[in-house]
Amino acid sequence: MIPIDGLPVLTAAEMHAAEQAAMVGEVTEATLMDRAGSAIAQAVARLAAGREILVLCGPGNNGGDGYIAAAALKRQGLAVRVAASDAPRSTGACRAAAIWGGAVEALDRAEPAPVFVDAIFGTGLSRSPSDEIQNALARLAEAAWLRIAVDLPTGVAMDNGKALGKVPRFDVTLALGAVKPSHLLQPAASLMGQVRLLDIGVATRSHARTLTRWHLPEPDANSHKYSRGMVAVIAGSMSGASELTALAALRAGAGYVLHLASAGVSGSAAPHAVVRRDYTADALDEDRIGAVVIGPGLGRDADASARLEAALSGGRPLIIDGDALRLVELGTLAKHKAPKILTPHGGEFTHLFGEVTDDKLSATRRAARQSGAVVVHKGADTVIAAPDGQAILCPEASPWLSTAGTGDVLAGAIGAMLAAGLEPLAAAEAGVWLHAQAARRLGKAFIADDLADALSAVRG
Ligand SMILES: NC(=O)C1=CN([C@@H]2O[C@H](COP(=O)(O)OP(=O)(O)OC[C@H]3O[C@@H](n4cnc5c(N)ncnc54)[C@H](O)[C@@H]3O)[C@@H](O)[C@H]2O)[C@@H](O)CC1
Ligand SMILES: Nc1ncnc2c1ncn2[C@@H]1O[C@H](COP(=O)(O)OP(=O)(O)O)[C@@H](O)[C@H]1O
Ligand SMILES: [K+]
Repeated sequence: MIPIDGLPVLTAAEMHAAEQAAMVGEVTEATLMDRAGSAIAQAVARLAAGREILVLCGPGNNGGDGYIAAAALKRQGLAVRVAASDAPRSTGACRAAAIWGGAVEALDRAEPAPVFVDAIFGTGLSRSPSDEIQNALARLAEAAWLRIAVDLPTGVAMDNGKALGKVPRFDVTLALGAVKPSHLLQPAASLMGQVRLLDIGVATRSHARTLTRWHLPEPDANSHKYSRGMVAVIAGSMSGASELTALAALRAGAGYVLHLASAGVSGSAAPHAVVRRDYTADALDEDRIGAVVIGPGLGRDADASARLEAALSGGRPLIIDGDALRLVELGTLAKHKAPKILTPHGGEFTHLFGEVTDDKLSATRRAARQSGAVVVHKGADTVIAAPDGQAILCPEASPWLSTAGTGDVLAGAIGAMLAAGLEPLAAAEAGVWLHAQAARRLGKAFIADDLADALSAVRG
């Protein structure tokens, strides 16, 4: 059971191609199914800790994996029963059911067991499961002590995070061979419990992967405040938001943070480590500025537009967030040649790029290509994409992030990473990782100010 940080994420088409490529020489579909079945059995035996196990098997290869796993669990002397939604249909499932060879209960009459293993449908799901299957899943899941899904919970589509019908909540999902988009995309991701990968010897390559920490810049003996990274935050009508961004940039590790606000607006808030200057048209004429953040608390008036225009033509690496995402036009983004990162939440994304009609991964990739920017499409399933098609899917950090100002903190954290010299995609990933870790560490009912402060602690 492998933790999924930093692993490739494969769509249905990519997974199919990877499986085909793996089937050479002695390796057949049956080999892969045997590997999957025995890896599932090993994981289930460990998690069940001696409790009785009920495996629900479907008619296809997901069911085949279930039969092989049940046979292996039985050989280990564990108490295991099998129930089926249908007779086995695929060649793999027929062979696997024969290997099980034991009793098969009817789904609607199966008695619950403390450990419930769902091997009804996996990546082959093409429509909503029947009511009979949905009801049986709900009944058996409800009565179980531990719920384990094989590959994907039955009822979850593979690529778009959609639940086709009623899907119970699982405690553990065992992804076979590769992580798939629905393991991370909402609402499906919330139903999975812990997602763990089982290796079945299929080589996986993809331009998408899951979030991990590997790019946090560290100072060394030669570092000074400017080499650590100078971030300029352009403020507007609501300076509380931009103050949060400035604080977060410092706490994430920037060496120097400049808060640029209209005369009389800036200068009151802590901490003193933020350098406050009045915003002027030439405020960005400072070569040492490594990243400019514009948008948090900017407002949408004429001043805000002028500041955005100046930031776009200033040519410094840029993070465009909040109000600036409502003011910017996709056409004018191209004018800005330096690296840029857009950080829209769902509403801002729709405003700029239109409604997501397919799935969040594809839509974010398209947006990155269209804008020439790295796009951090925020939410409980944040997706980061670069114009070249690389993408990073992020597991849910904490639902307590749904409070005002946490996005301002994220913009500051990403600003610090960009100013430290990371490439835009790496800067976005590092900022999102830090932000998520800080949220997890804080637990419940934190506020955005706590989140900014906690960034220092999670740098550790
Ligand atoms: N292809 C391979 O090489 C491997 C596949 N493996 C397993 O195979 C699974 C995919 O197997 P399948 O492609 O057979 O698909 P599934 O076992 O997920 O689904 C079985 C079949 O049921 C039918 N079906 C789809 N939705 C339905 C619905 N709502 N109601 C009734 N019938 C429905 C479809 O014809 C589908 O092919 C993976 O999730 C994984 O568990 C593993 O054994 C490892 C190797
Ligand atoms: N339910 C949730 N679960 C996990 N993360 C969330 C959730 N809701 C919001 N977030 C995260 O919290 C932050 C909110 O950003 P945003 O919507 O811009 O807020 P604000 O503009 O108030 O700062 C983003 O990083 C987003 O990914
Ligand atoms: K399943």
